[in-house]
Amino acid sequence: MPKVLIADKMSNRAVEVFKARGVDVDVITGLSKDELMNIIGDYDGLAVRSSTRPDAEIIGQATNLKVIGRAGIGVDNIDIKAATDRGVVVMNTPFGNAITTAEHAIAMLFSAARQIPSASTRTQAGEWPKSDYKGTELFNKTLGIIGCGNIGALVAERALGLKMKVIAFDPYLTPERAVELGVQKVELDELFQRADAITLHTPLVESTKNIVNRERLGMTRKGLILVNCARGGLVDEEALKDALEAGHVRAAALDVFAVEPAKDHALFGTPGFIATPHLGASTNEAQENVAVQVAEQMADYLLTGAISNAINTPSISAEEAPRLKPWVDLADKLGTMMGQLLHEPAKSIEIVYKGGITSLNTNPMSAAALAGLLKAAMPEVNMVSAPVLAKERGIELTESYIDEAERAESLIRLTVETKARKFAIVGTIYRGEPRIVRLFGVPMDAAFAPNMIYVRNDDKPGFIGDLGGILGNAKVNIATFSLGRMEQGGEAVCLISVDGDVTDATADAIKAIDQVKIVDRVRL
Ligand SMILES: NC(=O)C1=CN([C@@H]2O[C@H](COP(=O)(O)OP(=O)(O)OC[C@H]3O[C@@H](n4cnc5c(N)ncnc54)[C@H](O)[C@@H]3O)[C@@H](O)[C@H]2O)C=CC1
Ligand SMILES: O=C(O)C(=O)COP(=O)(O)O
Repeated sequence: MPKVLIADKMSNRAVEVFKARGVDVDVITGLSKDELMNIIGDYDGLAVRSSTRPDAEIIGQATNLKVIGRAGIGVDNIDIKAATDRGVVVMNTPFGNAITTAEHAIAMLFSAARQIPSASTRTQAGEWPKSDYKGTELFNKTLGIIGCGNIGALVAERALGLKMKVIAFDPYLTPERAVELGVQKVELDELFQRADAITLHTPLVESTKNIVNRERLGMTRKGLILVNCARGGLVDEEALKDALEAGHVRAAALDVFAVEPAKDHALFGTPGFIATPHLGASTNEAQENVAVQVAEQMADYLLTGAISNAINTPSISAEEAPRLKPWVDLADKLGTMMGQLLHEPAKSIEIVYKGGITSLNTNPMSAAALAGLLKAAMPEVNMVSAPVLAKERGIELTESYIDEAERAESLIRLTVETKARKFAIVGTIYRGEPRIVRLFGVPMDAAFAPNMIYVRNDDKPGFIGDLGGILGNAKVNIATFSLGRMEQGGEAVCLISVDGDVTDATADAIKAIDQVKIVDRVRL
C-alpha cells in the first residue's frame, strides 16, 4: 500500500480521501527540514501547502518518493527541477482556491480604500475617530490587473460588477480573451500610468520579480491603491514603504511577503498599510476543495498511474490510464532493450506510432521509451525525468504518426541514431502481451522476458545445436527461442529468453561459436 505524508495543515478531508482510496497516510505538520529529511525516505507521496519547502536536499533523501502534491496553486516552494531530475511528479490544484483568493483581493481593495482595519482597531479602542477617515469610492475607478490568468480573471469579473473600469497587463492574454472578459489589454507602463488601483495575480518568476519597483511606482497616479495577494517578491517592499510614507501611494494591502512568515517587517505600522498573513486561500470552501483534489490526484497517480495537473510531466486521465498502460510498458521495454543493445550514445530518437494507437495520448509512451533508453546509463531515470534529461544531453526526439498499420493493428517503432549508425526496433501488443516484431531490420515475433540473450549470427547450420549445448552445460534453461532472418543464409537475429542469469563465461562461449557475430544480454 503506498504511503503519503501530509506535511502542512490541510482539511481532514484529504486524510479521508487517502484512506478511502487505500493509501496509507501520516499527518505530521511543523517538521523542521532535518526532521523531514529523516523521515521522507518512508513515503511515496508528500502533500504540502506553502509552508513546507521540499528543496533539492529533501528531495535527495526521498528515495521512495513518486509524487509531491501541492494543495493550492503556487509551487514556488517546491524545487521542481530537483523533483523532475529524480522522476518525482509535482502536481497542484489550479482552481480549488482561486475564487477564495479573488475574493480576498477584492476584500483587500475595499479594506485599503476605506482603511477598515485601522478604523476598526481604533473604534474598538474607544476613539471614535470618524473625522480621520475619508475613503475613496471604487465606482468608476480604473483597476489595473497584472496577471490575468485564473485569479486575475475572477478579480476582473468582480471588479466589473463593482462598476470599475478594468485594464490588464498579461503577455499571454489574447485580445479575444480580453474582449470576452470585458477588460482592456494594455502594456505594463500604461497600466502603471492609468490605474487608480493595481492588483497583482502573477506567479513569482524572473520576469515578475519586483514588477512593482521604485521606478514604476513613480509613474503611478497620486493616491494609488496597491493589492498583492499573489506572491511576495513581486513588490519592492522598501520602495513601497517610501511611496506610502511620501503619501504618493494612498494604501497598500499585502497578503504575501518576500520572506514568510513576516513577523517583523519594515512596512508594519506604515500609514495606509494593511497586512494579512498569507490568507488568500484560507476559507473552508477553498481548503476543502484543494485537500480533496490533491488527495484524489495523488491517490490516482500512486494507484493507477493517472496524472492530472502535473507541472513537470504530461497528463494521463483516469479513463486513459488503463488503456495506455500496456503501450507505455511496451514503449519502456523497447527503449530499455535498445538502450542495452546500443553500446554507443544516442544522438536522436524517432518514434513512429502506427495504427489505432495514434488516437491515444502518446506523450507518456514517448516519455517511457526515452526513460527505457536512458536507463542503461541512468538507472534512476523515469518517465518524468527522461524528457528533461534527454534534452540536457542533446538527444533529439521526434514523433510521427501513421494511421495504417502494416502487419499488426498498432505498432511502435523506435529508431535510434548514434554517431555512426541507426538502429530500429518495432513492437506491438498481441493478445495483451508486448511483443517484438522487428529487430534491427530483421522480422521476428518474440516475447519480452526478464533475462534475454540477443545473438546476431550467420544463418548457417549447426548454430542452434552449439548454442543449446553451451546453455545446457551452463545449466541455463531456455524458456523461449525466437529466430528471424533477412533471407536464407543471410544475417539472422536470435532472441532467447532464459530462466536466470547468463554469466560472462557463458556469453563468451556463445560468442566463440563460428556463426556468431554479436552476443548481448538484455535484462528487463
Ligand atoms: N495569497 C494566496 O494565498 C494565494 C496566492 N496565489 C497565487 O496567485 C498567483 C496567480 O494564480 P493563478 O491566477 O491561479 O495563476 P495563473 O497561472 O492562472 O495566472 C497567472 C497569470 O500570470 C501571467 N503572467 C506570467 N508572467 C507574467 C508577466 N511577466 N507579467 C504579467 N503577467 C504574467 C500568466 O500569463 C497568467 O495568465 C500565483 O502566484 C499563485 O501562487 C494563489 C492562490 C492563493
Ligand atoms: O495556492 C497558493 O498559491 C497559495 O499561495 C495558498 O497558500 P497556502 O496553501 O494557504 O499556504
